[in-house]
Amino acid sequence: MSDATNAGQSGGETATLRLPSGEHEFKVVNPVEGAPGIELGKLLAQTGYITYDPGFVNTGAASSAITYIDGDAGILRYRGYPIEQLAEKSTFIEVSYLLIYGELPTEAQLADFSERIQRHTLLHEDLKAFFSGFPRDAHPMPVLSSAVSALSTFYQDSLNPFDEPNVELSTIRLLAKVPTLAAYAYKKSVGQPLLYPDNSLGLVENFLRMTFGFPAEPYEVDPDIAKALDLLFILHADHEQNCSTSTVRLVGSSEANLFASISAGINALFGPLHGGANAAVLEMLEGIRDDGGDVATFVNRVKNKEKGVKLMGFGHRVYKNYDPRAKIIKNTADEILGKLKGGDQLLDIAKKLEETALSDDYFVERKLYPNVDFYTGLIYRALGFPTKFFTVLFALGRLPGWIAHWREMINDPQTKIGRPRQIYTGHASRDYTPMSER
Ligand SMILES: CC(=O)SCCNC(=O)CCNC(=O)[C@H](O)C(C)(C)COP(=O)(O)OP(=O)(O)OC[C@H]1O[C@@H](n2cnc3c(N)ncnc32)[C@H](O)[C@@H]1OP(=O)(O)O
Ligand SMILES: O=C([O-])CC(=O)C(=O)O
Repeated sequence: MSDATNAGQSGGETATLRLPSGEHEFKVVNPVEGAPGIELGKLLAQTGYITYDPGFVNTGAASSAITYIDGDAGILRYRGYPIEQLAEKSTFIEVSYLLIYGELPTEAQLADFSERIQRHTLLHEDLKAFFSGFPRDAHPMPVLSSAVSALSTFYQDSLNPFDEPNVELSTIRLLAKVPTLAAYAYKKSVGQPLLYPDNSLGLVENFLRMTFGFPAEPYEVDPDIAKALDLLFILHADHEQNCSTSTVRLVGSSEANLFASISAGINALFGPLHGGANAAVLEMLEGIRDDGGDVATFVNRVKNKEKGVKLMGFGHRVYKNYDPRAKIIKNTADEILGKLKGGDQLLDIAKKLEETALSDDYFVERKLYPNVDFYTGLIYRALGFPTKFFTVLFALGRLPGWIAHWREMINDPQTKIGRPRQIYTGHASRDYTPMSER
């Protein structure tokens, strides 16, 4: 049994931890109200205690200055800037700069950053050949993670994580080439020819053209589509220690290079409990529509915990209030969908589902609200993307956050190789039994 007193007070007070081994004084340094703090974690480690925390619900694995979330109040800030202001006033490229370098860029810094990215959008021709090795119906997420992993075979100058100029170059290469790789994963899946990037275009416009355009044919970027996608990328750009970002940091903590770490992050994002939820939500909405649109019956199946039935796009490890990004997306969905194709039956089902859930004790008691994935699929679909591609779009948005975290991790003197402990539940020592006696 352990007990910590004064643990919630910030401001450098001391508190006492009572363990069977005795009383231990520690300094409370964590600014978050109610959290015992970094010093307590360190003290527990020193005293040899293993905290059993499956899913790392209460484990602070890093200290970070990138993104702040108050899950009870529904607050999200990148580098201190509220997500609502960034969504309204900024652009994805500017937010990428902010996350990676810590400050909003000046006009000259942004121009230089954009230009450096534009110069690196082309893929090595041999890397393009890589795409013909996959089956045509391959899911684009593993195609993307494999291609990103392959970048370290083309750029061997990226292998040393402490070589700062090359980390900077890898950063730019990733921001420039991942949209090209993503567009090619799409083109391959629909059996269409690959397009070279057009570097007179901005990052989002270039990606749209490489995805939906055809070689030697003019492609007019629809500004409404580009703006909608840019907004969604901003909203996905970072979310502190989520599963994929933690994966990037964990892989990077072994001093694996940036490309290898980001490739691992893409694989972590693939799962339906994380980034894959955006596709799962759309499949769920289509299922409800195809069954006659009966939202109440579906909600009952969720409440009865029918195997494999969850309200996808609902619930969050940190938000116990409305996800501020879902609020922004919901508020703009009508406008965006209206502009693109005039309403959507699935949007009506989604809104009805939300209304039903939020007035039901099951969801209220568990503080389950729509998360960022609940409304995004409807917009991606209206923009013309197939469901299988939705999580790739999430990866494009999350990329600057992953990079920012990897760089913060590699430069943090407190970083240690990620290596959790376990509570062993297997056999105690026993003697080997010869085959003839088994
Ligand atoms: C970008 C992102 O990654 S956002 C998340 C995207 N994922 C989804 O939308 C998938 C659906 N949601 C979920 O599976 C979960 O809410 C997660 C994975 C996001 C968070 O999981 P956790 O923090 O571990 O929550 P946990 O699973 O402990 O849920 C607490 C309770 O709410 C229930 N619950 C959580 N989410 C849901 C849901 N979407 N539908 C129905 N019940 C749910 C759980 O069954 C549990 O109930 P219980 O106390 O009766 O056992
Ligand atoms: O933070 C999380 O656990 C999930 C996530 O990535 C997000 O909500 O964007």
